[in-house]
Amino acid sequence: VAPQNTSAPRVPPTTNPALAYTNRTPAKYTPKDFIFGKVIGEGSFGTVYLAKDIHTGKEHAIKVCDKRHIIKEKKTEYVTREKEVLNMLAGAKHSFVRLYCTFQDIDRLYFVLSYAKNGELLPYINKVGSFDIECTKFYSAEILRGLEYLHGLGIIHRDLKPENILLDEKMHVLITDFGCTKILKEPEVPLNENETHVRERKNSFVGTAQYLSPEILTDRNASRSSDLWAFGCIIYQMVAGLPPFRARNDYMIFQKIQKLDYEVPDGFSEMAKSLVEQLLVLDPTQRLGAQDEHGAGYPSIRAHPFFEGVDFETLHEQTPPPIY
Ligand SMILES: Nc1ncnc2c1ncn2[C@@H]1O[C@H](COP(=O)(O)OP(=O)(O)OP(=O)(O)O)[C@@H](O)[C@H]1O
Ligand SMILES: O=C(O)[C@@H]1CCC(=O)N(CCc2ccc(Cl)cc2)[C@H]1c1ccccc1Cl
Repeated sequence: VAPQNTSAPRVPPTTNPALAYTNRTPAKYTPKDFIFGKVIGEGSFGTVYLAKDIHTGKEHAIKVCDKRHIIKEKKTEYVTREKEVLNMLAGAKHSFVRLYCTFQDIDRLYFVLSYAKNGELLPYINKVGSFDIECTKFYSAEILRGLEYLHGLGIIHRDLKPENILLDEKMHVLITDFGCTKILKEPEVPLNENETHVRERKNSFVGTAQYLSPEILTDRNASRSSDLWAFGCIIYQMVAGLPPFRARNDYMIFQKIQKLDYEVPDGFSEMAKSLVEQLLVLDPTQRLGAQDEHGAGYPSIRAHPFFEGVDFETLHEQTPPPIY
């Protein structure tokens, strides 16, 4: 008998299909309510499986995290933060991976998520080399919609990058990976004029080198504007095919970021260049959108000529432009 593969969850014997799709979903789910399929991804704390809910027949991505590993890496807070933020996003009608339910067994935590059938945005950028202007406008606009919603709730993503922009079966954006987020506790007393965010204790490094804003690198203080920097990096990457700050190692990338050392290649759309240059600004308060009133979206970014003709309110009902 094959040794019980401890890494995979105990998969129940295939249930009698006649009993499936009963549409009587249980009050509290357990692994037995799913038929686990292929592995669709490996994260730092767990494995993501494609799984089918035997009651509804619905496909889900189930992120299975190993408790021992989380404890060893001292990342319990990261996991509980991810769950907290995913619950806060339950009301969003668009732009985010949804959390349907969670459960646990003695060794693992399970997150039942919406299945982003078309995976990550990054391979699409790499496959075509760079997006045409219609694709860049559409996908930038969908990401902006997500940031407006997230920032409206006082949540900073802090690790926005193409790998964390997933795509559903209709190729619409589903932002994911909320373990690095920071939830702003809006201060009771108004901050003094040179403070734009609640001071946070110096916690460990978060985020991926290439998309980190200078203020996270220097004083470790993230604000909504830190996500606007990453947004600028992603727009640049959609047009140029590579992120703006590139080097052999993280330290050299950090140097380039802090010196704003990046080039705009020939042929880069002038409109996109203008928008990227207004987002990749060292002073977080001077980035386009940083002065917009919190909780009311980013009118100054929506108004940029780059987004000319984009109807932001109906994006999720539009058919995404083909990527070729
Ligand atoms: N809801 C989902 N639908 C489809 N694929 C997913 C989904 N969630 C995650 N994945 C895939 O599984 C991979 C691992 O996801 P996970 O969030 O666990 O790890 P990660 O975010 O890459 O790692 P880390 O937690 O260190 O950021 C992702 O790279 C992604 O491609
Ligand atoms: O936050 C919650 O909703 C519950 C509360 C009850 C509970 O025990 N957990 C698990 C807490 C936890 C977190 C990390 C490790 Cl390594 C072990 C247990 C939480 C939990 C359960 C299932 C999936 C994720 C989480 Cl955070």
